Amino acid sequence: MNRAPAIASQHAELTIHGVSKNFGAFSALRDISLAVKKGEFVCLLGPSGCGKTTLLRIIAGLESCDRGLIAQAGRDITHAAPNQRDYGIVFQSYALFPNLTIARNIAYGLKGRAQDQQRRVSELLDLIGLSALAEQYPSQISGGQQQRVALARALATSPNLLLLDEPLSALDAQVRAHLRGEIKALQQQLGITTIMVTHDQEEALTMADRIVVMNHGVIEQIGTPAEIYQHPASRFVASFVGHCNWLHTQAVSSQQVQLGRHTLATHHANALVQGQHYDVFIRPEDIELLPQWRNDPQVGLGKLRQLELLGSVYRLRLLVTEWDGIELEVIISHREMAQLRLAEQQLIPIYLPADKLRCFLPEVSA
Ligand SMILES: Nc1ncnc2c1ncn2[C@@H]1O[C@H](COP(=O)(O)OP(=O)(O)OP(=O)(O)O)[C@@H](O)[C@H]1O
Repeated sequence: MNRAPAIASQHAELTIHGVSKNFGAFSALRDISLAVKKGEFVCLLGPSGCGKTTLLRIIAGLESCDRGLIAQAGRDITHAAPNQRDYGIVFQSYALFPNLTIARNIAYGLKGRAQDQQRRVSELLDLIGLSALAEQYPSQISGGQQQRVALARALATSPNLLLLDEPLSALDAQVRAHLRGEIKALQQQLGITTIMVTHDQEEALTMADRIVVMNHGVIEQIGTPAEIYQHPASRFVASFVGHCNWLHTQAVSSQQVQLGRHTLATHHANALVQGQHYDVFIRPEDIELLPQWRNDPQVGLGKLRQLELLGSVYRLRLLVTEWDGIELEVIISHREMAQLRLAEQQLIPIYLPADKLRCFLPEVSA
């Protein structure tokens, strides 16, 4: 195999090219290719077992790949030992040494003069805002603080790559949300190339510059959070990232589908195949509730079945008999709620904007 062009062609901090991994007969990763730019924050997102941790471990040299190439800053590191690679790593469990103080934990990987080490540790303690806790032991500080210490330890040697393996998943929701912002701010401040594994779509959407959505050992889509959310490339991505409604339809023309008694215009990059079944997707916040009925093929009448306040927004469930008896989830703002004056069992006109209706072929069951 000619490896050189793959390395040279990317102006990337990290290049992954055609990586595959099997565990016995099980294929954990298949032909994974990805280029991560310098300073970029990339999230590997996917359900449990999709291979994201295996990929991170291969990047770290903690696992070998069966095929493919990994290069960092143009250097082929596919077969390099972990200590021959240039990265810091944070795991889900804080993995701090319980018998060492916070300062000693951070200093653990540092080499050189004691004075220089001390200076570096103070810098890092400052960076994570824990200078006052330098002489405490891990058991004396909170989970969120421990994870900040783990982060400082990973950054201690000033690596060019930061690997984060579900770093927030052991923390409770509030700490997690707070630390999310802190890690992102720190990453931007340092400009360090970062790859984070997560199964939490909200985490990926809020933190990543780009998200790599994985499923069954393959990459389903690579894109910015907005691209992934607004233009999912597959049915899996649409379902995994964010909430959605699925309408089971059949194409009646290159642009239109039949849903119950209605013919709906849809958005689709390629022409639909007449007679083919399509699953049409729409986000709950893209469905519009109208103050009054309008004669439009995109408008149906829904009966309000459930109304919930989710805090900043309301979630409604509406049954639309004329659209094949589908139950739709709709999200509206407080302002819309005040304008609509809704009551349970009320009939409400629902508008489905054509440009928000995206068509996917139904999943073929194995
Ligand atoms: N050392 C191993 N031996 C055998 N199978 C493995 C090994 N490591 C991982 N696997 C399998 O490979 C698949 C991918 O595992 P991996 O840990 O990468 O998934 P993941 O997406 O990170 O999921 P999770 O979030 O649950 O860790 C899983 O089915 C797992 O059981």
